[in-house]
Amino acid sequence: MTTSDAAERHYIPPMPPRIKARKPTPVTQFLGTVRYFKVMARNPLEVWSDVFYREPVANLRFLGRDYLVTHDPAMIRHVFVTNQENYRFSYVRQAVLVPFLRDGLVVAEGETWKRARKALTPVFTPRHVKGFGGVMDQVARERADELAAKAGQTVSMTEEMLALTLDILLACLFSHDADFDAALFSRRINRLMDVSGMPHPFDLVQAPGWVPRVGRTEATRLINEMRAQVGALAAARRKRIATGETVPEDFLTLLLQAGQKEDAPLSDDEIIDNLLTFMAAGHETTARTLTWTFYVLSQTPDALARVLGEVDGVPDDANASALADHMPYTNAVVKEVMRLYPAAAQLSRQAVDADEVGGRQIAPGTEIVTSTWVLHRHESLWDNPDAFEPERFMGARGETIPRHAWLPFGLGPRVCIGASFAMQEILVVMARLLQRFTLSSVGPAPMPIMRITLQPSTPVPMRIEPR
Ligand code: HEM
Repeated sequence: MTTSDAAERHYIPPMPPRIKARKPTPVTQFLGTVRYFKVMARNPLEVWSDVFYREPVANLRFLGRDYLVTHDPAMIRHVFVTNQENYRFSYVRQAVLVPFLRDGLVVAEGETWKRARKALTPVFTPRHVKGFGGVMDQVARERADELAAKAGQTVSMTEEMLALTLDILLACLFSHDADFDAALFSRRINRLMDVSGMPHPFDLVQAPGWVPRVGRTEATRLINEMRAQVGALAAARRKRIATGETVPEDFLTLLLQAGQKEDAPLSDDEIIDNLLTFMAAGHETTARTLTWTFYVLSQTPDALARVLGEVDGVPDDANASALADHMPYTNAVVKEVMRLYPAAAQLSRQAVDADEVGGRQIAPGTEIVTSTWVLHRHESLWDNPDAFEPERFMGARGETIPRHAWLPFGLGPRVCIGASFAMQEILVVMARLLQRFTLSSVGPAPMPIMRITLQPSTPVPMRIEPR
């Protein structure tokens, strides 16, 4: 190991302070309720006192409700996989999301979810994800051309990545269909994010449905307009298919065809619900991961040099789906960034009936909470947990990672359906931008803050120079 390797092994990316505590008790017990809510408003990551990073499990009773906080892989497996039929989404989460996503896959439960998951799984087969590689590549290259005009300037990585991942997703969903005003749709999405915080699967902790939201009326109007826009496009595409016209193999076409073989096609409403669900679940999560990745690389010159070595070696005509083969270290960098900054920082469920796990009784109604932020930094599961060490995901060392210790995409039957799509997209964007530009951070270190996703506290200003 060289000296600079050793120094880099100890790079600790920014993280908020941890309150010290002796027991994993609800923080209200030593912070007081008022201070607790202040901390929650500032940054919900800070309510995890240091003891949670050492203890595997804690039963908490808080504001009249029972919680089981678990960072024990066996227990997590029980709740999210083995006995998942006994666990549903919490009332609060559903109250927030259902008005927006209706019967979309992220919120659907029971038979509705089973049917939709079955119909949508073929949409994300390796063949289809690979098929989206060309579109991802084209949009990323176009964006690189636009960024070239900003050489020497400072850009907000947050804004750039949100715009780029939105463009990629829209291109994969609707293929720049002439019947679709993508610019209008983008404006609506951006406005929706401004007024409500984009409704999202992970809007769990600080957003009870009964809290009146700033801009809720406007948010509802925007959602209705977006639904109408997608609905009109779906109807036009259906007609084109019926007349035998050749149509692009994008998400819209795939959803219109989904379930047809089994004679269980999705209804028009389900198609709209799921297209909007893919936007809600796949846009910001991917953008945040990319932003953190570029920031962390800007702080770790040795890691960046290895990544550049790989991206420069990618053949120009390489298929996007093969990038992971050309870029094994870069792939490990992304996994390590997802460990340190999981875009979806919390998984939770609510027990339906009484259950028992690991000798603990779970009463009906108990909320099970797994903070992936804590899990991914748990002292019993990771060496040097707060340090950036992509090598931990490589070779023999990668094999030693305990099962269910790394869950950026969740687990079990409700594991992220877009995981391989997202990984492919991230590698394409990294390759196309890093082949052309040096990106240097010019602002203060961004702090991770848990909002809808785990986001940086600053716009992450970076200076962009041609290489
Ligand atoms: C880095 C990017 C992404 C991250 C970190 C991420 C994370 C997650 C996680 C943790 C879950 C499980 C939530 C739970 O069990 O409560 C999930 C579910 C889901 N994700 Fe992703 N996701 C990403 C990208 C995407 C993309 C690109 C799409 C679609 C194009 C997508 C669509 C979905 C859907 C539809 C579900 C619900 C699946 C179900 O319940 O059956 N995600 N995602």
